[in-house]
Amino acid sequence: MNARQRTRAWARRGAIATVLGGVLLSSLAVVLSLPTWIQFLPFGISVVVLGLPHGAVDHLVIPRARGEHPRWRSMLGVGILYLLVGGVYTLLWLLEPAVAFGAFILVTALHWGQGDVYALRVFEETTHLENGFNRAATLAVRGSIPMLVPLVAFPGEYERVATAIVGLVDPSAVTALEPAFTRTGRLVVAFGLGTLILATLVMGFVRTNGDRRPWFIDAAETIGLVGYFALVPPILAIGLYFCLWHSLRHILRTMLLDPVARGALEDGDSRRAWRRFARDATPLTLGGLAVIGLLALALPQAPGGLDETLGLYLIGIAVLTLPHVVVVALLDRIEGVWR
Ligand SMILES: CC1=C(/C=C/C(C)=C/C=C/C(C)=C/C=O)C(C)(C)CCC1
Ligand SMILES: [Fe+2]
Repeated sequence: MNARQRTRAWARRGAIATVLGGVLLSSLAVVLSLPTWIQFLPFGISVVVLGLPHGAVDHLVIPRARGEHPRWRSMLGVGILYLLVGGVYTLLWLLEPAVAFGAFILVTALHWGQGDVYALRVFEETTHLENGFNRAATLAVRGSIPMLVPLVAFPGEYERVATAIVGLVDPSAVTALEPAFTRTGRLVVAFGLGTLILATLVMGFVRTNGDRRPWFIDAAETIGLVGYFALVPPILAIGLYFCLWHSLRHILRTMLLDPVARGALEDGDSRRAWRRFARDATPLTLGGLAVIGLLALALPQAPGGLDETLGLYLIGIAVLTLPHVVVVALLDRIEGVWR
């Protein structure tokens, strides 16, 4: 197995672990009436494992994708990008939290869709995404599923978390989000998303070229994800997906870009590749934690309870994700994911 095939194997394991883990854990939680804090565990773990660390090598990936050694100049560039984009977005959170929340859902969808288009094209070597329109539709499908299926399936919980997030800044701003949680709102979302998914899969099938297997993988993942987010309560479902699906896939991508980690994968020594990643990601994972600490000080209210602590963490993730999306978009360009 070469390095790329190894990343594909890991990505597939992560996908299965996400769906099976979520379905098993949530069933077990009901059968054994486990306490609700269990649902917050994946997000808790994501602070140090997979989740936050997946973006903590952003300062290294662009030079590596260009076949260069990371130098101070490029790292400083990424630092300034984070400061500027993250800083402006923090201000938006403090001034217009409902708008910032809506933007967060949109950016998350864009970013998670962007990650899956890469995985499909590079790990799975799809032939049905050669066309730009198919790629854009697939991005929309893969990104919308984690953000919209929970809204349709678990509106109460979705609204509760949204309220906790926005309420950390301004409890009265929450009313702006209400239309999304009405019956009509959810019907429109369900119908729109269903149509988009069907049309995208059919368009993909028509474009398959020779081997149909990658298309079947795409379709199975898509349908699996819809079922997963429809059945598993959202905090657990999104937390697990964030770690074992999105972050894992991105980390595997960064391993392919790093000559040392890639060499280790090539030798079949995944453990060495993971050690190398952990070393690279540790300093700025701590940096990310510091950002969340500073954010806690900037908020008008200190978070109390699980929902509000998750809310603080999510605002932190939001602020760190926006510049991360820019880095990944640059990476996509360098690697020709959209060519
Ligand atoms: C947990 C949760 C929510 C939002 C999670 C989001 C938006 C996470 C984004 C994570 C990112 C961007 C990670 C970086 O890759 C909702 C939908 C508000 C309500 C249900 C519970
Ligand atoms: Fe990411």
